[in-house]
Amino acid sequence: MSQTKLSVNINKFATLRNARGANNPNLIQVAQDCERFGAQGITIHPRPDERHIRYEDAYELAKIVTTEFNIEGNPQKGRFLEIVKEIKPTQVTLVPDSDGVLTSNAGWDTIKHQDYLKEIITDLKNLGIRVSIFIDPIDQFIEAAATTGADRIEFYTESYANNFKENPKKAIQKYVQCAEFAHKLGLGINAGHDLDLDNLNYLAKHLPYLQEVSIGHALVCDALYLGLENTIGLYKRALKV
Ligand SMILES: CC(=O)[C@@H](O)[C@H](O)COP(=O)(O)O
Ligand SMILES: NCC(=O)COP(=O)(O)O
Repeated sequence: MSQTKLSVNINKFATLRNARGANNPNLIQVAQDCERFGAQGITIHPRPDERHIRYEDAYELAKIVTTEFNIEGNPQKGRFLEIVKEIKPTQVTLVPDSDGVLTSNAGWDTIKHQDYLKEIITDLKNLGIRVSIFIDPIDQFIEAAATTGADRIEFYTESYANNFKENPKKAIQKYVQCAEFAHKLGLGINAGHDLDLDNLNYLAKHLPYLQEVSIGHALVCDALYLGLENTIGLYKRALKV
């Protein structure tokens, strides 16, 4: 199987930019440099409060991203659905974030929201957009994800990351079982949230059919010490299995 792709989530560069109200770091330059340094995709997660990525950023980035452009967010909130339908990025990742959350903290209940997801996913796929849905490793939600028409699922990997140090094999077990099940149902597999240089190589080695990881917070923190080019190289190396 081909190597898992690295999509760099640049939210936290926007956090730093917004802290002073000007345009440093310049998000366009950051995205272009991430791609030049080896990123195989750029991910953004515009939230309704625009705490980091602003809706305008999405339009400007769409003009320059040459790898894969992945826009994550809750289709029920803010201008998310409007902008992704206009931009038509490579991929949209649907995330069921509630207002005011510190960060994404749950996957979809694809049974409860089955009809809604089917409708949204059909519309987005009709626009030529690949659709992924953020999900926990729970069998019945994986099964229902397949009937929504989603192209891929994105495993919410906070639980893996939290349990990795204590017992890697146990931390990944449910994800492996769900990945096998999802593959049998014809779903592609992405993963993201709290992945870092400690836990990424083990995930890449043991999670079957993993096509893409989107990584932001830890990567940006590492880049503050190690430099962005070096850090992207280290994350790409961790994905070589
Ligand atoms: C869905 C997901 O895990 C990422 O989009 C993550 O939520 C990043 O969002 P923040 O950068 O706002 O934490
Ligand atoms: N989908 C996960 C993502 O884009 C980045 O999550 P994190 O690495 O910032 O936790």
